Amino acid sequence: MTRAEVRIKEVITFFENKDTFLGYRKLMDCAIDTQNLDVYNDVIELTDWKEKFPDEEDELIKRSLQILNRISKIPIDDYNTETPVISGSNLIKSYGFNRFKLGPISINIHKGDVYGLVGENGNGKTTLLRILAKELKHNEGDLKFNFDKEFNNDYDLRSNLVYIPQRTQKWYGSLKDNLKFVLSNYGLSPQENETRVLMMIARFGLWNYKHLKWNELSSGYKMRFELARTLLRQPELLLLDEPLANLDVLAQQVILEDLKSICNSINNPIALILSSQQLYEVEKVSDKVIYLKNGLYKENEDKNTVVNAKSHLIVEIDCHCEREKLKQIFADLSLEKLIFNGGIFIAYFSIETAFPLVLETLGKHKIDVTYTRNITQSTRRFFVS
Ligand SMILES: Nc1ncnc2c1ncn2[C@@H]1O[C@H](COP(=O)(O)OP(=O)(O)OP(=O)(O)O)[C@@H](O)[C@H]1O
Repeated sequence: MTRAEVRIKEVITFFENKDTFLGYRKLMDCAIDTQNLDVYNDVIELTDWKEKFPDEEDELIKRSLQILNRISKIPIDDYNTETPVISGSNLIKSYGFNRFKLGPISINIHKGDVYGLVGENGNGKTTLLRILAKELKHNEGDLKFNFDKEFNNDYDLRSNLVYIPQRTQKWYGSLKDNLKFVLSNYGLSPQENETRVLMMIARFGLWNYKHLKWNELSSGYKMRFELARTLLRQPELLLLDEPLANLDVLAQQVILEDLKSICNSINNPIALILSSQQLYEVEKVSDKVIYLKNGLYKENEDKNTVVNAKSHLIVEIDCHCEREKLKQIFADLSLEKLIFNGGIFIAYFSIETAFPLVLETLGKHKIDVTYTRNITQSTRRFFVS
């Protein structure tokens, strides 16, 4: 089975389980991979219908499956992501004597992968993003780009690489007109411009907002607009500085899932680096997490790799309980340290202790737990003062 076939099968499963909201977004990703304007028009028409008849779920599923069937007949080439799109070696940036210094940092970024850039405030996330975006010159080290589309100068580079800063600029006119303007330099026919723009509007859930102006959109929708605008340019590398900052929890999850899915395109993958304070959300979708501490890359591991030399089981526990009581119930589980951090306990057990046993112990003693999480492999463990 090809990757495209696997993905279509997955989308069918979403519809079969009536997970229509997710299924429809994934259907649009399959459609975008075809780069076929007739398929785009089918999706656009269906999106318009779906917004007019939001309660007709069964009919929507039926029509979606028809489009999927059509998509399944279009061959999709698999892109080889082996060569990194950016390689940085021993990058150093200093803001002057006795000031903040970033690096040395060595990093390889591949298309199709999502990189979460995390760290406490002022540890160099924005500095690193700006260096990779060539917005800021590094003092030492080597930075190589390996894009499919040739670039001869920094202006050309801007079409391969897009950096969205924390604060985006105000724009004038309607959302849709602004998106059409982006494509106006690409020599497309007016019809193709319209189709590509509407497809992106549909993909980012902006259908009912397309005629609105900048000041009529919430921060979350402004971010969706920025992403739509960016992806119309089909960049090879996307650098996002705190894209989740103004989004509510649900919107954060949806945007992250969407970004991951879009970057994972089969024939047109994008490398994505995003900085964020939303640790868990970012870790969930990231293929790699880059944790910066005092300007240094603290860990260079795959998120599935065993980290922290596996010296402890580290558990975060939010509960209504005295520290002494917790120490007492965990005494048999080789508890080595119990820290109270920001209203939450962080318990360090010997690595032999199994997480389910911790859960079982909390349950057995009827501890009123609001929330608990095994953070042994999460960068969250570095954020304990
Ligand atoms: N232009 C500059 N001149 C001097 N120092 C700077 C400059 N820009 C950033 N810094 C310093 O570099 C350090 C890292 O800043 P940076 O913005 O990269 O961190 P960050 O991890 O993105 O922080 P935050 O999470 O607060 O956005 C900070 O101490 C900051 O004060």
